[in-house]
Amino acid sequence: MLPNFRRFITIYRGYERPFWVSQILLAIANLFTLLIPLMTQKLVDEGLLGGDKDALQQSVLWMVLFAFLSAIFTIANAWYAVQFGEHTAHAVRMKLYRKIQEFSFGNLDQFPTSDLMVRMTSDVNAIKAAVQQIILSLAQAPVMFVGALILIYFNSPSLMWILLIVIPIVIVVLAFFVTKMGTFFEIQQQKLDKLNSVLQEDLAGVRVVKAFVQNEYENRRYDRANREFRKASLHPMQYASFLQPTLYLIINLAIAGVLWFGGVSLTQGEVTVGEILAFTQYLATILTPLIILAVITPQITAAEASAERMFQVMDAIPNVPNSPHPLGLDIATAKGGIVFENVSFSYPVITSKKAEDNHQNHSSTLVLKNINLVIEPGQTVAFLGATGSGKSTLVNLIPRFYDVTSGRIVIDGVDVRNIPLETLHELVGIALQESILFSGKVGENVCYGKPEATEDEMVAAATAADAHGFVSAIPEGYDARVARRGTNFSGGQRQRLSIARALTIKPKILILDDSTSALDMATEARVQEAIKNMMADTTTLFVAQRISTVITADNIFLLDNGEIVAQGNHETLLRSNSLYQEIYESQLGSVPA
Ligand SMILES: Nc1ncnc2c1ncn2[C@@H]1O[C@H](COP(=O)(O)OP(=O)(O)OP(=O)(O)O)[C@@H](O)[C@H]1O
Repeated sequence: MLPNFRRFITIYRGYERPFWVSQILLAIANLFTLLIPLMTQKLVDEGLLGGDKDALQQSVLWMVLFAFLSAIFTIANAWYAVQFGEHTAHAVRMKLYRKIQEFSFGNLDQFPTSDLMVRMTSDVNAIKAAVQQIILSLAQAPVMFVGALILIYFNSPSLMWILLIVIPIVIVVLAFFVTKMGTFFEIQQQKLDKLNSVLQEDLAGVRVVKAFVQNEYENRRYDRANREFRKASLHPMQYASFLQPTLYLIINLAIAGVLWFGGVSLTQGEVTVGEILAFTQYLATILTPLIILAVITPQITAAEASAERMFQVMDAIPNVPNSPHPLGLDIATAKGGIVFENVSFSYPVITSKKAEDNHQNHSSTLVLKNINLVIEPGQTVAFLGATGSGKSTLVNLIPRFYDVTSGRIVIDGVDVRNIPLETLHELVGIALQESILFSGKVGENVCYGKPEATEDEMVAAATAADAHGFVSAIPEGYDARVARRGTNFSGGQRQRLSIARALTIKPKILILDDSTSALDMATEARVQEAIKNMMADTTTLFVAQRISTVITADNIFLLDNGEIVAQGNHETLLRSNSLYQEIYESQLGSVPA
């Protein structure tokens, strides 16, 4: 039962000691609570009815003492509950975050950003709340229940039969409500996820929404999700609003029953007034933990669902695992030669239930088909082709953002799957198609891959990427602040800073994935020339749609629909390939004779 729940409660390392201490504190607090009705009995029978002043005083003093002790131990337990909850939430967040950092691009396709955000926030909160509740009340139910039964058995045995009627009724009522509410809470959690997903997506794309004047559409979309969440939240709360009054009605009826039958027994001298009063208190004592259990059970059910979603992330197997038998490739002596041998690739297709069960398989649509190519060390090559032809996919296979579906990619004679991932990522520097910067300083962004880079190295990289000029023009220079996602820089500036970031690590293989598309042709030519001068030994791969980007490359691979349909330098292709001529004409006018 509740397998995920049992797993997450152990996530907080060193949980055992605080867990047991908290439950012992709770048990002690409850034992003191149980002793109070005993004093009530003594107070009434010996003090009030028997006229024993000492008994009266003593029982009142004991009652006050027990009440204080119970409060102190309950507070200590609550302190542990808060600690336990927060430590668990912290540990869960850290584990999830670390796991996400290990994710390959394939894993990230599987769990979209909004999905991960919801799992890291609302699911973690559901788990935290449940953990706190458990610490606050786990030991309470058995201690109160068993303790009160024992005390009743010894003090008011003649009234015990009333319990045998009341307890089954209460259990049936509770079971009905708990089953109903558990289901409703699960639905509520799912609707909350949906609401958060809509919100996250809207906020991330708020500029597009404004640009396309789709505020009304987005309002309606959010309103729909919001309504569904409201409806889903109303159900369990409506049931909950019935639960407590129903239980209190049963308790009050039971107390009336106790007073009635107790009164009859009293007249026959079978019980005392104190016993009757103590019994009514025990009745409430036995039923209170059951009510608490009823309240926390749906919470635990919700937390179980959240924990399952959390473990789907934690248990996700990296799509590109490190080789168990890595082969040494010395970065210092690596040359950067790349060979593709019969490489085919299709993106993993994620089934509709993908995020739920982490199941995925490969589609039959090949994005790359039987690619064979050789890139010599130190060469500058370019991949040219229409949008969607597979250029980015092809270069993404080199640093193993995805693994090939068949065939192999070899760097300096070693299959990339046998190179430790860390070494591979030191070997290959990439400026991605989407230039994302982090909030912080410009310099921190340029040195992101090599924080220990000297100022000279940083400036050299920025100069080669043609970024030094505009960075120096800012009064704060490399200390200037970068807003989140680099929104305070232009698209071209962001691209140049991303290129500088890739250059700083001085990779043996440099991949620029459409990274100069926002630059004018003169700047692009300058950047290419500077990179060539700075990184003469580096194998450089350009992905491009513009002929101007590839003109100076040693070799150009022309891609069409996932296949390499031609290769050669600019002059050769312009002379011999009709597709290249077509692209040339569409961009630069008629082909020179
Ligand atoms: N993460 C992904 N999951 C599934 N399919 C993808 C993914 N990324 C790309 N594709 C598909 O793979 C094909 C090739 O895409 P790719 O991005 O490699 O093309 P490209 O030539 O680089 O295009 P562009 O010049 O527009 O960037 C396209 O049909 C695209 O829809």
